[in-house]
Amino acid sequence: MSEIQPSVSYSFTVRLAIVNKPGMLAKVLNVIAEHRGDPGGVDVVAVEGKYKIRDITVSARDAKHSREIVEAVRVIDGISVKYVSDRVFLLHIGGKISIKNKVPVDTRDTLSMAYTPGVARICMAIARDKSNVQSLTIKQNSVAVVTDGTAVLGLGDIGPEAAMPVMEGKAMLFKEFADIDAYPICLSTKDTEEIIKTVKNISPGFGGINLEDIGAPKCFEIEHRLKQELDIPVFHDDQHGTAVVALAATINALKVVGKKLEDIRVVVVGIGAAGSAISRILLEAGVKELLPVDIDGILNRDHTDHLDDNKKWVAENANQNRVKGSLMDATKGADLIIGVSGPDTIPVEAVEQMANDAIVFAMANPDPEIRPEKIQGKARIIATGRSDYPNQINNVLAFPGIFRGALDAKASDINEEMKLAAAYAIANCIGVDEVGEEYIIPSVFNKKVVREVAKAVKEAAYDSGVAKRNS
Ligand SMILES: NC(=O)c1ccc[n+]([C@@H]2O[C@H](COP(=O)([O-])OP(=O)(O)OC[C@H]3O[C@@H](n4cnc5c(N)ncnc54)[C@H](O)[C@@H]3O)[C@@H](O)[C@H]2O)c1
Ligand SMILES: O=C(O)C[C@H](O)C(=O)O
Ligand SMILES: [Mg+2]
Repeated sequence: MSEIQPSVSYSFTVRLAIVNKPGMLAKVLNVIAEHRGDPGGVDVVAVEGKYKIRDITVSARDAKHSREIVEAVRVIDGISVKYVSDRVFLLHIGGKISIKNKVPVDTRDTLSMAYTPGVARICMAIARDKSNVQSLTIKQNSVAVVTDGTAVLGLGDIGPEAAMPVMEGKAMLFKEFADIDAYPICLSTKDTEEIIKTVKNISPGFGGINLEDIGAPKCFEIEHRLKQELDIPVFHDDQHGTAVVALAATINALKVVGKKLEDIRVVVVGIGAAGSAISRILLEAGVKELLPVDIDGILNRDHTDHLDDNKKWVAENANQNRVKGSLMDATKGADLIIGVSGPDTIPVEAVEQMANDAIVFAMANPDPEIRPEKIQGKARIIATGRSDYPNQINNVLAFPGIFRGALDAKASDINEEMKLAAAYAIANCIGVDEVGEEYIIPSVFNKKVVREVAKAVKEAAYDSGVAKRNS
């Protein structure tokens, strides 16, 4: 079994004072290699007497592995470790985003126009006709990224403060990929009614609401109510962004293995926010045989008393043959397993008993249901939610383009038609002659993705009647 590879998400820069004689750097690099670290940049920072001061950047597997590598370097004769900096922490110091002015405020004239007294005329124009807020403020290009910190990635209920780095990250991605001004909004309440009320109260300044990492089942009620009660698009990313990208990846993976949506058996592991939306969209797209598996085994329509409404819907609409049992029972002969549960929930044996040309999407973040290294050669196509393995199935491929399209169409909703259009647009960013085992999903950096998704979503918004027509 191949070992887990070092990742840049556990990279550090170690500053070393190295005695200035031949062969010393090679010695350090050898020790790093012996300890399975992955060295990146090597820079000379200064020469101090008989020492060369060097910065060496190394990727490790995890925090413990980082410490092992540093300790192994520390004991080399002629070397002292000056300090070690964690590159991921360095990148986060002071946060990742900021607000930038569009107009310079450097003269009295601009001050009088952009602010008081000129601004008063703009306020009154909006007071007379509220719809002017669209064209005269940032609202038309703004999205609130709202969480209560209860289901942050696969880390669970870590609170609103600890959720900030993820929400800032989402805001950063909105800006980078779709030029949308998004704001991280972390609420210090877990109460459904309070969350709904707060989002409604802040909604005048936003063109859309992206709900993020709010725990199931309350995320369903919150989204449902806000969709009904607001006239701007409300979108729970962990449900629908994930579902859209999972469908796109499924479409292309099936092209590689030569199977059809209608003929495959899919097992979805983890029927929470992401898993239930993935199940819905796959059924809508034509999958016939889908076995939903949660913590207590396969969901079944004969036994739904203990389930929340959402799991109940999945139990009643998937699993046509009323299969009962465990994850191991479900995965026997399966063509595709999609994991959206948590770390290490899928054993290797489950993959070993799948059908030929098995496909596994282990999408839990940051640690997948099964490490790709463990199933190399056992599954034909493997994908995760992470950016440090091939085939990253992450909702970042969906939400920027979906909101770009919805905002451009001045849509009042993001509906099923728009989501399906987004999924096919993502899949079609890769030509049929280009798809392959390690290329079922376009790169986040493929500029075509946001453009094509936004275009498809905008058209679907017009076709389905939720866009505001200009004429
Ligand atoms: N790659 C992506 O784009 C993406 C997007 C959304 C969520 N995710 C990941 O998916 C995971 C779930 O997210 P969510 O928002 O749906 O969370 P959630 O809490 O709503 O759902 C998780 C579900 O998994 C179930 N579960 C837990 N352990 C299980 C096990 N051993 N076997 C079967 N089911 C089990 C839980 O009972 C729950 O129903 C997280 O790790 C998250 O990071 C990834
Ligand atoms: O944040 C991500 O990378 C994807 C997703 O929204 C998650 O919660 O895991
Ligand atoms: Mg999320």
